Amino acid sequence: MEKAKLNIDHSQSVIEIRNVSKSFGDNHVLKNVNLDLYKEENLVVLGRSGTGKSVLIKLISGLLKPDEGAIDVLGESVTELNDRQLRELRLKIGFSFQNSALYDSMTVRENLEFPLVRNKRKLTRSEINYAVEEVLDGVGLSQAINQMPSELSGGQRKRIGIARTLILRPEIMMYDEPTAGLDPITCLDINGLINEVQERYKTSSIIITHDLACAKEVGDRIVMLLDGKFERQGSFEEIFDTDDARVRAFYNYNFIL
Ligand SMILES: Nc1ncnc2c1ncn2[C@@H]1O[C@H](COP(=O)(O)OP(=O)(O)OP(=O)(O)O)[C@@H](O)[C@H]1O
Repeated sequence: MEKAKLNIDHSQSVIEIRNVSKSFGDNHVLKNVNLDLYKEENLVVLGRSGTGKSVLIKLISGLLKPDEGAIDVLGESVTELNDRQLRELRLKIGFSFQNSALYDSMTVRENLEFPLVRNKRKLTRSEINYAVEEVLDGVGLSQAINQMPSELSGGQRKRIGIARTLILRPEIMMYDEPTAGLDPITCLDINGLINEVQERYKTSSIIITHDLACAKEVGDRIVMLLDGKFERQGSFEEIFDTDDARVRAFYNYNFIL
């Protein structure tokens, strides 16, 4: 099901990428690209393996520097920040990565408290309790608070992983392959959650995926990274309404598998 149209304000960007190039030797991964993430938008970045999606995330979070161009995140020029400023900026970005596993020996509550206690040392016990309960409610798993990760399904663990990111109240969320390795029903569940998070927490999100069903269900806008450039952007229908063989191949590959 294609996502219902939201009124996204295209005059407010939380991420601005301007004329950015990044190469590794002769491997020109990003070639003079421009991209905006608008406030409260879910932006899907589609691309085959090795096209530079992870490089894009690393550039946005300041882990890599572009060879050329400028990257602004929440009004800050990432390339000009020192390490301390970068750490502060990264606290406003929630990263949901495939390998961001929960701590098996901790309960759900302890897993959620961990980032809070580490990053927001001045919170009182009741503030911590409130934050944990609020975010568990936000991901629909209030009842799991005292459970161990091993007692949860894959989809529930994914939800708790997202809650652990949300507990720091990020303004931007980055989901890297959120549905990878999940069965189709759990994929639907996680896609629903991504939309619920957008609505409840007013986050602006980049969702990196090659799962077209996910792109269709969560994307307010989709861009396709092809040969180092964002060649196509628009709604799901617009992206694939083309004779470009590279785009058609991507589409066919998804639906044949
Ligand atoms: N630190 C690095 N040094 C050299 N080459 C790199 C480095 N990081 C990425 N690359 C290269 O940049 C290209 C893009 O890599 P990237 O990891 O961004 O792909 P991706 O689109 O995220 O792929 P996947 O979907 O498989 O995760 C690849 O050719 C990769 O080998």
